[in-house]
Amino acid sequence: MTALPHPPTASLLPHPDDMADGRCPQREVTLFHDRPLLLDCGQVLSDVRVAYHTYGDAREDATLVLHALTGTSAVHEWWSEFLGAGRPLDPTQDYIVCANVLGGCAGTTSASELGDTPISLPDMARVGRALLDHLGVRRVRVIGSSMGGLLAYAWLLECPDLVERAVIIGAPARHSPWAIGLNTAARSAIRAAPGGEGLKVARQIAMLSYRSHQSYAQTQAGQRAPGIPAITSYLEYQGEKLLARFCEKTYVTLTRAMDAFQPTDAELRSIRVPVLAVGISSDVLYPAAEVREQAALLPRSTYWELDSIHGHDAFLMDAQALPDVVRDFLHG
Ligand SMILES: CC(=O)SCCNC(=O)CCNC(=O)[C@H](O)C(C)(C)COP(=O)(O)OP(=O)(O)OC[C@H]1O[C@@H](n2cnc3c(N)ncnc32)[C@H](O)[C@@H]1OP(=O)(O)O
Ligand SMILES: N[C@@H](CCO)C(=O)O
Repeated sequence: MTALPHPPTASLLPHPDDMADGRCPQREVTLFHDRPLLLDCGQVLSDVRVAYHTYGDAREDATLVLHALTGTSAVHEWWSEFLGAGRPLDPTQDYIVCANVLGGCAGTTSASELGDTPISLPDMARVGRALLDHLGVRRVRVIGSSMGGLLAYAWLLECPDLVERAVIIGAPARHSPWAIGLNTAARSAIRAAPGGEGLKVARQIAMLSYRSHQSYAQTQAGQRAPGIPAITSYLEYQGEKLLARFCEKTYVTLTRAMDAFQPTDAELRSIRVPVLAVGISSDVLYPAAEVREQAALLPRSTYWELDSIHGHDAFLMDAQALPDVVRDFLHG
């Protein structure tokens, strides 16, 4: 079921802080005020706050960006190679929307506010749909990477009437035992050491899956200080960095939602729109072969592989020709 919110509680009037490059500052709207959102778990949720960014002039067709697990709606902060004039996300030509996910910790109704209510990736898509309705968007091109790629599959299944094509980068259609296992270990760490230490360990586990043997051999060989391997201090630092900007409840809620998303082959075969699936040659979290094989179930999918030693995070740190490939697919 898709519940559409009427009326939203925020205004679409031009904002005094709109920036010259087409970027708007983060905005918030409260949706599902009159009609609550029916969650997959069977509970209903009213007054869902959604924090989002837009780039470019508002119009009825848009490109929707779906962020990764610890990403945010501030695309300009983490994907500058993809955003800008002449790039795949071009605010001079296109209306670009990115919302912080339900259950996140960047402004949208958070995991802490949800309490023990479990949420699903389709629930997140329904919230996103309500935001698009609020913004007056009727058709979208969807682009998602990592968790955002899994969420793109949820959009394709949940909102086939809205999505005209999709780009899915570094993501399978469903979590493997390996991916669920990594998340299980991360959640176990959080449960064993609540209050911050567990989240740091969770990030360390995740950072090992986001890069590769070769990547760390190149970037973290040797010692940081006498007796301290570089990789040890790197992982400790990454744990501290995540603790400073993220929330353990969100980590648990979002990883559970990712693990629970298990569309069947039949559902994947029902997806009718063109999809570009991008695998990353050295990705140990979501191996390229898995990305390719699952995307091949879609009747109109194209596969492209990013050849990088840097593993899963290559979409953020070693994109090479990927922006051109994505631009050609989205707008070609
Ligand atoms: C699609 C999405 O939504 S993704 C969302 C985007 N995600 C984010 O912005 C947050 C997540 N960030 C990341 O995943 C990473 O920062 C990336 C992939 C964006 C960039 O990776 P990298 O360029 O390798 O930088 P990374 O953050 O891994 O490491 C560099 C940092 O580690 C430090 N560092 C490097 N080696 C060591 C070491 N051996 N010991 C201690 N610190 C170290 C550097 O000084 C640097 O510190 P700084 O962040 O304070 O400047
Ligand atoms: N490194 C990114 C991708 C993880 O899938 C993040 O932290 O969100």
